[in-house]
Formats: sequence, C-alpha cells, structure tokens
Amino acid sequence: MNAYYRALPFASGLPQWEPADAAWHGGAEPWPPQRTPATAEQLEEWAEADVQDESFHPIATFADGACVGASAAISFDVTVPGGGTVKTAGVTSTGVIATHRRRGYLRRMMQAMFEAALDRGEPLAMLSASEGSIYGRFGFSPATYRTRWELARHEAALLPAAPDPGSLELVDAAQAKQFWPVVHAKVRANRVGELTPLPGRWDRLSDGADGTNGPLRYLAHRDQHGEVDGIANFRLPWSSTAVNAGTLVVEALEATNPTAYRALWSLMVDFDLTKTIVAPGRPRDEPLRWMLANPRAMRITRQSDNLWARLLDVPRALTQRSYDTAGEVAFTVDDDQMCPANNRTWLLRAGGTSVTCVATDQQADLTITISALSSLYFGGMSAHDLTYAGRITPHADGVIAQLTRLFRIDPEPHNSFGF
Ligand SMILES: CC(=O)SCCNC(=O)CCNC(=O)[C@H](O)C(C)(C)COP(=O)(O)OP(=O)(O)OC[C@H]1O[C@@H](n2cnc3c(N)ncnc32)[C@H](O)[C@@H]1OP(=O)(O)O
Repeated sequence: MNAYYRALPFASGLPQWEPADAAWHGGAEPWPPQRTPATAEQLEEWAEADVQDESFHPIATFADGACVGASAAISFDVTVPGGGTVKTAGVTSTGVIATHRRRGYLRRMMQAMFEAALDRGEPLAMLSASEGSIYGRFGFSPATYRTRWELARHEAALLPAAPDPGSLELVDAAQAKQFWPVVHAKVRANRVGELTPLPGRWDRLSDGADGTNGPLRYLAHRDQHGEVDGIANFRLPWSSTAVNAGTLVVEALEATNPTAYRALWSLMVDFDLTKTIVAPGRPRDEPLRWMLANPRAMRITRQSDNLWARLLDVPRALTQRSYDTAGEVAFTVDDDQMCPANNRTWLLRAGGTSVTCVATDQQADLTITISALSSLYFGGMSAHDLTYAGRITPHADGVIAQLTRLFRIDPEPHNSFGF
C-alpha cells in the first residue's frame, strides 16, 4: 500500500508550479505549499483511513512487479441543473513515477476508472486539472470557473440597501466547524456544481496561526430568528513589504440568502486597518459586483477553469438534470473512444418534469464532441463558443440557439471546493 501512495504526486513531494500555470489554485503564491515527501508512518495512516472509506476507489499500475502509477476515484454527488444530484466519480491524485511517464499508464488507469464508475452507476466523472493540456484527450472539459478578484477598500462603497434584521458574529474554529456543514448543505442544494463534502471536510479549521498567513478567522451571520445563514473564512496575512500590507483575504464565503451575503461582504470590504480585499476562489458571477457603487472597482486578477466534467453515460447523465424550457434536439456523438456506447445519435426531449434521451435513427440536428457535451452539461458554458471553436457542428438553422435555451442556466455553476 505504501508503494501506491509513493506514486501519488502529493506524497512524493510534488514540485511547485508557478501560480499562473496552477491557475485553478488562484492564490498569490506558488502552489502547493512547501511539503516534504511523506514518512512511512504518514503513508500507513493514510492507508488505514482510506481502506475504511467506501467512497474511495484506488487504482494502481505496475511494471516489472513494481507500482509505477496510481490514482483514485472518489464517489460523491454533484448538484446539477434543477437541484437534483448526480453520482460522480471524482478522479484525483493521479501520478506516474518520473521514469515511466508518457508510456500510456495514465490512459490505462483512466479507462479502468471509467469502467468501474459505470459499474457503480456513476454516469459522470470530474476532476481538477494540474495542467490544462492533459485531460481533454480523455473527454474531460471545463465545466466551472474559478475567479480571483481584488478590491481597493477606498473604492468599495456599497449601494444603499434595507437594514439587516439579522446580526454578524466573529466566531472561533469550533463554532465554524458546526456552522459550515449547515450553511453549505443549503447552498449546495441551490448551486449547480457544488459537491457533497468529503468526510472531515471542515475538521482542519483551527484558530492557530499558519506561518505569515496569520490565523484563519471566521465571521458568521444569523437571521432575525438566530439561525446561522452565512459564514466567511478570512485572513489578515502579515507582509514584509509596506506595499502588500493591509490585505484581507477572503478564503471562503457562503450565504443562503441575499441579506446574509450582503452583511458578510459589507464587513469584509470595510475592515479597519486594511486597504485591499482579495478573494481567490470565487464564482465568475459574483453578485457583490452589482452591490458596488463603482462596479469597475472589482478587478479580476485571474480566471481559470475549475472542475472538468466527462459524461460517461450520455443518456443517463442527460436525463438526471432538468431543463427550464421544453424542447428537443437530436445530436450525434461519434468521437468517444473510451466509452464507445456513447457513439450514437440521441434524441433529447425535455418537457415539464419529464426528460427522455434515447437512441434514434432520425437525422441529427448537430454533431457534438463528447468533451463539448460534457462542458455544456452543467449549463455554464456557451454552445455558441463551442460551435465557433469547431466542437459542435450544426446541421440545421437555429439548432445552436435551441441548445442554448435547453442547457444554459443562471446563476452559473460553481464549486466552492474541489477534491
Ligand atoms: C486530476 C489530477 O490528479 S491532477 C494531478 C496530475 N499529476 C501530475 O501532474 C503529476 C506529474 N505528472 C504525472 O505523474 C504524469 O505525467 C501524468 C499522471 C500527468 C500522466 O501520466 P502518463 O502515464 O505519463 O500519461 P500517458 O502516457 O497515459 O499519457 C496519455 C496522453 O497524455 C499525454 N500527456 C501526459 N502527461 C502530459 C502532460 N503533463 N502534458 C501534456 N500531455 C501529457 C501523453 O503525451 C499522451 O498523449 P497521447 O494520448 O497523444 O499519446
């Protein structure tokens, strides 16, 4: 089992990426933070925890009797348009040892993980990509964005709004650990792309300092009945240069309603003795922009893909989300080498609460790559853009507009954490 963990990138002492290359991380510093290779005891601890976790499906690959590559799929649920959830294989921690790369080991592990996911009844796979050039060839394609923005405090005046009948409270890590699962469960039900938290997701919250980053601090909001309906994690990092001093970093902020959302941001953007507010992992469609008297004050400093999606079972996945408009479209998939059952012409029919997707002999309205369909699935990507990029080929007038009406959603999909 230790050989398995040694092949994983995070256990073998992953090299640092420049922040621009690791754009999905979104932080100001190179990622990951300094980390030494795991000790034998640590590997054993991980192994013990993982073998007991039924949602963890490890895979390894061998050459000459030695483990040369490893990965895992984690089973979880992801929220899809309509508010339902779909069982998903989250591919994570993929690594092939440096001497054995580019020989097809990852491709074989990926194929085996797809087949195992289909056997478990998971019609979808997802991942976050270390590099943007690796996973498209396996049918993955970006489905959510992650945005980092900055705001100068002196430009952060908010437009007036009704008084808040609720209250804000600075809380400690113990309280934050109780509040986060409650708030996230409500947010997750209403935000496409949000994931079921892995066990222990909030266990690591603490009041201790984290080097020059300073301790994580927690701000909670309660409604007028005393129920917690929003929470933020923020830091006031120490800086060795005057120019970067006075930064407040909002690491996470979730609210179940507009009043709590506004209250939390009102304090975050006007915190005494700070001059810049930085938020690294935000949705692209951040309502705060519309609350600013000067919306241009919010400067996007990085935007990248976040989760990548891959439909493994096209009809099953498409019938597990809903569509706001009634309509139908016949489309052909013909490029799926890894899940060949998807290579058919399909008729998707959405009307009210009923959705069907069946193989058809009728003429297709369009041809779409499996990766483009996977991007469209969560409703955040543009059918128009994918058509201009040559990933969708329309065979009749008006079909791209019809595809947009069927698939696009508002608000955009977003996942506040990965796996
Ligand atoms: C979801 C995650 O886990 S993100 C973390 C990913 N892990 C890392 O980045 C750690 C360092 N890298 C590695 O361990 C390995 O290079 C891996 C896991 C990324 C790839 O494993 P390999 O066994 O080398 O991949 P494999 O040989 O199966 O490659 C399949 C295809 O991807 C291509 N490819 C593999 N890695 C890369 C890369 N880093 N950049 C561009 N293309 C790549 C190969 O050229 C090959 O192309 P082809 O299908 O046209 O022939």
